[in-house]
Amino acid sequence: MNDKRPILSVENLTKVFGGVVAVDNVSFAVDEGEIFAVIGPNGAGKSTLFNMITGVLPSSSGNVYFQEKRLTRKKPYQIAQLGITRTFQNLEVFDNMTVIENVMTGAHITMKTNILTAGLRLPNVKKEEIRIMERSMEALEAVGISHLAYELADRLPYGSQRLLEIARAAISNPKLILLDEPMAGLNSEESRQLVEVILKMREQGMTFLFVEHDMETVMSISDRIVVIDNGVKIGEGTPEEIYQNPQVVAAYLGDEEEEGVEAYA
Ligand SMILES: Nc1ncnc2c1ncn2[C@@H]1O[C@H](COP(=O)(O)OP(=O)(O)OP(=O)(O)O)[C@@H](O)[C@H]1O
Repeated sequence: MNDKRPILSVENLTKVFGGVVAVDNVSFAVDEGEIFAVIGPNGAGKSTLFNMITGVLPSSSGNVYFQEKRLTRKKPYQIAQLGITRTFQNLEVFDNMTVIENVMTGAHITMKTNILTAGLRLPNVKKEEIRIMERSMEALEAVGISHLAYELADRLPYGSQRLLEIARAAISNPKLILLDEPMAGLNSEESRQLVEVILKMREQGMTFLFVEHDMETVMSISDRIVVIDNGVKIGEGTPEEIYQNPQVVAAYLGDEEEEGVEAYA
């Protein structure tokens, strides 16, 4: 039962901006195959934490380990090559490209060919392109939007563009996907579709770390949750444990009962 091992370990991670301690000595570990949520109010430090894990921001102190490799001071592309991809809070699709072309851009980190050989259009480049196109189509099938493959990306409804981002994140065969507020802006049908996709991908072995304000989703799909307030970790556990954690209840969940999930947003 307990043969899980951490795929990601965050150890005493700290980020100071001038006088502001945005992330203060935060530690937690995500097991392989988990759906792991990071929650907390606006300004709690969640995006800063994601940016340090993915190498977008250097940490002030502390370390991140991915499959026991230290990520500290690695560049974002090196971290991506190790098997971590992410989506962003705001949609980041290329409007003037088709859906499948968008997904194909996610494959570049694993491409065997380089720009020189690609420029010369050597035969193995063509083969590689075909392989990537096939994989992109499979990724679109996995998120349920392969029928939209040849549409321009900006013609897609918002929810489908989010699914496109997940397909693009998955195309490089990552071991861990970080999702920054994946449910933001989705209607209930789109949210349901996205939840199904995440659960299906997890069944196939993917690990997810996600930041989310939508507590209904967090509580229903997360294996474990970390709660951050003012840069400090104030709770960690299963959804049931989080509901029963007095510090977390005092900080947010008490309000939620009266005001609804908006208390988190
Ligand atoms: N580049 C920066 N320079 C200075 N301060 C920053 C910078 N980025 C973030 N901060 C500060 O760090 C703190 C944490 O911000 P962060 O964006 O990580 O919070 P968050 O939990 O992601 O919030 P939200 O839910 O609104 O996205 C805030 O006080 C913010 O103002």
